Amino acid sequence: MKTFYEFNLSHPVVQSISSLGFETATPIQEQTISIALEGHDVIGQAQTGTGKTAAFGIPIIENSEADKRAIQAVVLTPTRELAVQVAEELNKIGNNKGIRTVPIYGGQSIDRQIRALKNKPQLIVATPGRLMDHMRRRTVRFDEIKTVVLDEADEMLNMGFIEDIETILAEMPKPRQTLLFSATMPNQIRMLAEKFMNDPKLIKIKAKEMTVSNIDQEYIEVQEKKKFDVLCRLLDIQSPELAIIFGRTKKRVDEVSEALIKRGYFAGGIHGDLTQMKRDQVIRQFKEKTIDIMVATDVAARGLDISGVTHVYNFDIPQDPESYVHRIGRTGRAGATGLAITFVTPREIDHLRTIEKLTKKKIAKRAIPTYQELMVGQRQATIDKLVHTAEEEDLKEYKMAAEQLLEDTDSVTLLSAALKLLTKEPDTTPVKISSIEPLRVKKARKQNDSYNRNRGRDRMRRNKPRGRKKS
Ligand SMILES: Nc1ncnc2c1ncn2[C@@H]1O[C@H](COP(=O)(O)OP(=O)(O)OP(=O)(O)O)[C@@H](O)[C@H]1O
Ligand SMILES: [Mg+2]
Repeated sequence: MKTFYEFNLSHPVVQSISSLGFETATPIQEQTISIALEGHDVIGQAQTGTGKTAAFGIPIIENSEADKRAIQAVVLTPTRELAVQVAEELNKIGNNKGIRTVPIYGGQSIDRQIRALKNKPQLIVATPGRLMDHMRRRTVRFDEIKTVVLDEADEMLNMGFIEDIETILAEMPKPRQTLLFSATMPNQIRMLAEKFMNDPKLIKIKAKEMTVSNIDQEYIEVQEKKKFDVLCRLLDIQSPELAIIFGRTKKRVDEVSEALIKRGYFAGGIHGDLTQMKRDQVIRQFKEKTIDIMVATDVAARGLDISGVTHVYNFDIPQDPESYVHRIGRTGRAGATGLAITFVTPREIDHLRTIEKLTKKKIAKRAIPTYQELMVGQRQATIDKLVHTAEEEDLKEYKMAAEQLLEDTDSVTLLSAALKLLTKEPDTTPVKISSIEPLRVKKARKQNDSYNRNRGRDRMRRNKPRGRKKS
């Protein structure tokens, strides 16, 4: 493993990296950084959560000049949240060197962005639709651009951004460097690379499996109607620190998050039909742990890097196996451990097998937790709380009452009563979750048939079935 001192990076960049707490480079970083620094085009593929952002971020920052007040690299990302997150990380890496990054995305006031662009940042991170807007208004200039990065390239194609991306790439100066990253690499990407890249070096981090080994993967066979109660049971038994629950549709996400709130959980939903303000709010609350459950559609959580996500629950099995890889990859990041549990209705078992085939990893079957297991879990949670309170809290005001109680009743009986009162009975508040159809087995499709591939899939701000999307 290489430390960041071994790349011959300039001092301010090494310093920023070390204040981020990174010591050794991850495999994708180790291979990408030197090759990208030499100016080569790179196609980078590595598992989720293994540091692809810094893999392209470090070389573009190293290759940028702080005293040149012009955009020197553009990073394209599929969603607004990702644009914000990637810009934050680039700002951290570029901080000491004086390299500034501005995120450019739909849903935010364009005037504010125009002002930010007038300040001449060296880097921008943009969603394709909004960048096109700025190009039309001539509020962004590309003449000094040396590098273009496509992050989550496969998802941008899935979302129908292909024409935008081609337009943007065609506007970029030549020669330039193009870096393309994704955790999965469908054929369409190879076609894009062929058209727009210059002798790209393929850096594929060889892993036996597509998913990182620190994520435990399980599935539960459960009928559609029972999913929600099983979910609540799991949440009560496992009390995840931070959990993301994936639903198939926006409506589903709304219903599940509302139902969870009704039953007393701290949950929030995120999908592409919510306002940007609402989406930002839910992500902020989740990061601050004011809520510990985020319910999301596929695209809403693409690439999101939130530390401390311990559990991923697939309330609905994902439409395609690649989504599975991305969904469960929201946990087990940067070497942490995580648990991913997928609900599969009896008619969807074939889809699970397709996922196993792609990831080359067996997903273990778990039984629906019984009422007994639930109560054991609940009791244990109560005991933990009680012991914690006994150790940590000031109990002076209660001691007199306790001593009086002990005069008439023995301590074991009293404590048992306290445990009984404190143990949460399963909440059976009625909730409404509309049933959805099981996934149908898809007929074999052409590799590059991106339209069929994505029909019915949730997309951020997808307004028209085809063509340009706002972003
Ligand atoms: N060298 C490193 N040492 C320690 N932590 C790192 C290192 N590089 C990156 N990280 C951290 O690992 C986490 C995941 O990184 P990142 O979001 O770049 O992953 P990714 O490969 O882009 O994942 P995804 O495929 O889900 O988009 C981040 O929190 C990042 O700060
Ligand atoms: Mg990423």
